[in-house]
Amino acid sequence: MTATIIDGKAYAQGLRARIAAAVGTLAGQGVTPGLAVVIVGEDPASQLYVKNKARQTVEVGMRSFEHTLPASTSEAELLALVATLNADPAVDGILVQLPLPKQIDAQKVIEAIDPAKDVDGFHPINAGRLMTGVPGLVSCTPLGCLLLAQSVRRDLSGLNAVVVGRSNIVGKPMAQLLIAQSCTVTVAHSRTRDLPAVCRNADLLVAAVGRPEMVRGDWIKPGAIVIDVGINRVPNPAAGEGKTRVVGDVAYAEAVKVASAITPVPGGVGPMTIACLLRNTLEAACLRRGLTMPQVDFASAS
Ligand SMILES: Nc1nc2c(c(=O)[nH]1)N[C@@H](CN(C=O)c1ccc(C(=O)N[C@@H](CCC(=O)O)C(=O)O)cc1)CN2
Repeated sequence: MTATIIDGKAYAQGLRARIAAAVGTLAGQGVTPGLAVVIVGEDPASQLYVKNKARQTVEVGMRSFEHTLPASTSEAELLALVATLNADPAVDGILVQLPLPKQIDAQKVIEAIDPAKDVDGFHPINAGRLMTGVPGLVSCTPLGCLLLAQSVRRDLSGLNAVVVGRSNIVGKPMAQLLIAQSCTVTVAHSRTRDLPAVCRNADLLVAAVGRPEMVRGDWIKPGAIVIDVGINRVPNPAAGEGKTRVVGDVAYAEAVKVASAITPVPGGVGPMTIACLLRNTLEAACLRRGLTMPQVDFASAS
């Protein structure tokens, strides 16, 4: 078997086009959603993601507010900026790029963001809403993973889903989203006994461990849907000294021969993270103003 390659880049592009159309509808009502992105420090990967977020925000017709703070920024200074953004009526969504420098408690910052502007869906209020089935802002990466899985199989109900990774940002919300789709969900992690055997039980496998190519081809049930969240930079000596390449948490060349469908890295889940962020910003802009969210078709695969 050779798996269908789930093209996250194309899906995200289509989704952004539909978001842009919805933003156009809102503009007719005099509303332009605004997204504030805060970056602290000079991590090159974070700088790239923030640059892409700002560009794509403007491309869909929203306002982008970028705040670049030095790596020496104190927790109090960052919290003060968050308070200013909470109070700014032009800002509908606030995202503080992670990771943060070690002098700053990320959880404290997440909890300082107004839940109505928490377009990352990381605030405990939004996480709790997801857990209890109440509408709220949902973390972008898990939402993107769900949309990609549904692009190859609309109805996931009854599937055995295994999520490898238990982070607050991906693993836990992913599990909640899949429970809401009536999957039978197992959350596996570094202490899980016989992880390969657990993974082999998965009709739908989501790998979010942050370990390059940890999930091998023989861990995968023939015909499974595989969603790879990992973005790991590894040395690429073939391209020259000091060069790197990006690989996922799944050994792609092996897995593609066993799965029925798989997301590549790059070009799978990553682009969906930003598209879902824009979708959340649109939703936050509507909810804050008591407006009906313009219809955005999330099910179209492109
Ligand atoms: N506040 C947040 N911080 C971080 C999040 C997040 O959702 N909210 N997620 C990641 C980084 N991230 C978005 O912020 C992100 C990661 C990767 C991609 C992406 O498109 N990746 C490309 C590959 C890019 C590369 O070569 O490095 C792909 O997969 O095709 C987009 C967004 C951590 N921080």
